[in-house]
Amino acid sequence: MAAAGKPVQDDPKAPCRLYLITPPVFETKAFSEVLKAALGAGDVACVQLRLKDVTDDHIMRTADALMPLAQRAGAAFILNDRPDLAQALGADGVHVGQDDMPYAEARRLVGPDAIVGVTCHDSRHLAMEAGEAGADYVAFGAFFPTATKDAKSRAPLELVSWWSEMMTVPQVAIGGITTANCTPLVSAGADFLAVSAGVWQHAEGPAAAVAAFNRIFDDIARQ
Ligand SMILES: Cc1ncc(COP(=O)(O)OP(=O)(O)O)c(N)n1
Ligand SMILES: Cc1nc(C(=O)O)sc1CCOP(=O)(O)O
Ligand SMILES: [Mg+2]
Repeated sequence: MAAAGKPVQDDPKAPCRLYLITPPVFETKAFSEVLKAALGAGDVACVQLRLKDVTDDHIMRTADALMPLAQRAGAAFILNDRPDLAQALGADGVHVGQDDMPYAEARRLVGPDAIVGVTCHDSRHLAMEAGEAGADYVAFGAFFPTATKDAKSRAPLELVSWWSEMMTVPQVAIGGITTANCTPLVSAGADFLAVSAGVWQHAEGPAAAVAAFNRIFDDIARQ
């Protein structure tokens, strides 16, 4: 996904890329250093700020701190849930779930140039609907058990290979993804892996995780 632009993953041979999701709770100053180190360790396509049950002011202040770090590293800065705040911040895009708002409403709020991604759980139908409406990517999950979210669905690996063969809209795989379990998703054609705990809680630290994900992507792209 290009920073400040649309996803550029329409080359079917393009390697999979990493999409970072911020931890559920963090202290901004300390996390800024962790994020900087992670972004310096290898390619990252996107950073999604995902904060729940906090004030708009907290989201705005946190985004002000993190967005320049992401963008300086060439990663698109995506805000979760809130197209209105994404627009106000000048973020590169927004991610909306099925219970947040319809794609068309999110698009209306952020304008034609921003990235809009849509959660599609394990549903081909939701994904085709989002893709036809103009979503820049569709997200499938959860592929593995996760403690980060009470995920509503479990998505099968075949969904990734089917979407990759049939559709051109980029797909993001999410949910419990780690360096240890990601290889089948990458081989099946996922365009992006969205990862939270698998990076921030990696045994060797977030920078090592980013480097390891990128080694896996490169190895599979070379096959
Ligand atoms: C890349 C990506 N995929 C899926 C989600 C989940 O969105 P949603 O279903 O709205 O759930 P919350 O994340 O808002 O709890 C996501 N955030 N990002
Ligand atoms: C935010 C989110 N959405 C999911 C979905 O299935 O739609 S799973 C998930 C959690 C992602 O964090 P982790 O990498 O720690 O599992
Ligand atoms: Mg949401």
